[in-house]
Amino acid sequence: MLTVKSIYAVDPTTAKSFDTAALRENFLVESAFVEGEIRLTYTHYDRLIVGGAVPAGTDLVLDHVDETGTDGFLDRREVGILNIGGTGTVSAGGESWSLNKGDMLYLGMGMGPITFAGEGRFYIASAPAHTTYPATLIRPEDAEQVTLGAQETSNHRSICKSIHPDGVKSCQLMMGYTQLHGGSVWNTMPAHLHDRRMEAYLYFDVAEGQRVFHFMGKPDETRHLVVANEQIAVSPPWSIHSGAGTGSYTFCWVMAGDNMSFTDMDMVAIEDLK
Ligand SMILES: O=C(O)C(=O)C[C@H](O)C(=O)CO
Ligand SMILES: [Zn+2]
Repeated sequence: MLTVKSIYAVDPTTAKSFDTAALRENFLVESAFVEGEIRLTYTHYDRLIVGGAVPAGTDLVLDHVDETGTDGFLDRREVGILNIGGTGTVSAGGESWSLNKGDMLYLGMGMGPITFAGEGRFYIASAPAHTTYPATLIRPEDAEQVTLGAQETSNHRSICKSIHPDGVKSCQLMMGYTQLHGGSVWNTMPAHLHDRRMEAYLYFDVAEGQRVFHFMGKPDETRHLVVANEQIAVSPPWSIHSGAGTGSYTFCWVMAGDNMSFTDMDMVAIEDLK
């Protein structure tokens, strides 16, 4: 079963007036990982599509999606797939890859239908593409690691970059994940913006009963979303994106937009946040 929901771009002035329900409706994907289903959200921010595929022992095929206006999903798109569950298989273009938890797969434009199988919980992030880059499986040890923050400021974390210009190449997708070190709760603090690229954060490995407070909004007009395990916060280009967990968690970040420079960020000083 395939379901696709659309969310439209919201400007910062409108977002300022949103109550909790409207913030969640517009910026949080609450239910993407459901057994036996593919659930996608078509965001009108850089036309990034995010979602989940949970085959739970059956085969799930991602092919035609009305919202893209193409015969096949990958006709004019590329996709990054991160497995956040048990071992599963992804097949496309006559090839198959076995993905353990933490493995990521890049599939380029024109690969045809994608089949998900096994015990995986597959996070899907897709952006429009103009050419084909090779399909590549990226194990965590292949990704570029950057360690940031410190224990004293509760933001000690390792950023694992998987799909990016110096690693596995893509047309516009940049994707990886960030792991907090023991006792640290803050991601992306100090916060930043990049009006040139939108971003989405999938929070996972959040224990039952725990939550991540995800901060969004313009730096002087912040709001928060209370995020549970396997929910996706969609960050408009004008918004900060940063979170603090009540327990440990990991998150997968994905960006699309005008440039592919990870370090192109406008940093926001903590004392300027409101
Ligand atoms: O913890 C962090 O800092 C991040 O993971 C930052 C994200 O990768 C990001 O927002 C990149 O623009
Ligand atoms: Zn960012």
